[in-house]
Amino acid sequence: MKMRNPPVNSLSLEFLTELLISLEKLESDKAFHAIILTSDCPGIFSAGLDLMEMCGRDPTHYAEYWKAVQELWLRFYLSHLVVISAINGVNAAGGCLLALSCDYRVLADNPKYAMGLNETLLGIIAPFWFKDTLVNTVGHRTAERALQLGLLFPPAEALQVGMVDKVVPEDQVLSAARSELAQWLAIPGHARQLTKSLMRKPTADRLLKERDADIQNFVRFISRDAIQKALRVYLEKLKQKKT
Ligand SMILES: CCCCC/C=C\CCCC/C=C/C(=O)SCCNC(=O)CCNC(=O)[C@H](O)C(C)(C)COP(=O)(O)OP(=O)(O)OC[C@H]1O[C@@H](n2cnc3c(N)ncnc32)[C@H](O)[C@@H]1OP(=O)(O)O
Repeated sequence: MKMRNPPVNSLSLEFLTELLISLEKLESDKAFHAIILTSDCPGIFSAGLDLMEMCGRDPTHYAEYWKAVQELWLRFYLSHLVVISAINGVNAAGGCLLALSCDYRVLADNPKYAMGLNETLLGIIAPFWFKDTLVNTVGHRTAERALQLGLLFPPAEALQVGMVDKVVPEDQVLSAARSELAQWLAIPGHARQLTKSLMRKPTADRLLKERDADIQNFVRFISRDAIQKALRVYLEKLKQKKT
């Protein structure tokens, strides 16, 4: 699955919906057993959630958007398919969450390709299920520091803290993902799938039980004047970079 939403693969409502439909199609076709998730945007895996969806819109839109973000995470996190990410670019916040929801992560060795949950740098907060997904991957202490400081880890550090499983030269990222896949596909499917569910269901259940409350929290939080202002300032900084 090659993500293509130029220029930065931001996860707009439309793009989230496309990803969800593609995933559902693959999951319902018995011929498919695995996905390699990668990007078609040079140097960028994903810039995360689309800030334009969270800025200057009305509460109904925020609720619709957040429901789609929840849906995509639940679907990826609990997918019965083997999902491996071949991370071939910088990967921020919501994009990093997608990669963390995969079963295995290969990252291209380029110092520009940092990844992490950098929400605090924008003046916003990673929701509890983003946090839980990171804790499940790197452990509590590393996650606490990474989340508070909004750290984006370059490849060597991402590997060292366990945010990714392998770092390879840029031209080998897809072949490395394919080689890894062979090991996962050699395991009897039902045993692997049930084990994945055993490991992940408690984390997913937390959101499933509180989905509506989580949407309401998001809408309340993102609608605040101070948060809207912080997001506008951040977007402005991104644009000013060019001048
Ligand atoms: C108490 C209860 C709490 C409940 C929860 C509440 C809160 C909210 C949780 C929300 C969780 C949020 C998750 C997220 O994912 S937020 C997004 C975080 N993403 C980032 O910080 C990345 C921002 N982007 C960049 O750093 C760079 O763009 C880059 C990815 C490194 C690529 O750099 P470069 O190649 O130089 O491209 P440009 O910066 O020039 O960008 C090209 C155009 O794309 C626009 N852009 C970039 N990122 C985004 C984005 N995420 N959304 C929308 N648009 C984006 C950028 O402005 C440029 O636009 P222009 O061409 O019109 O100038």
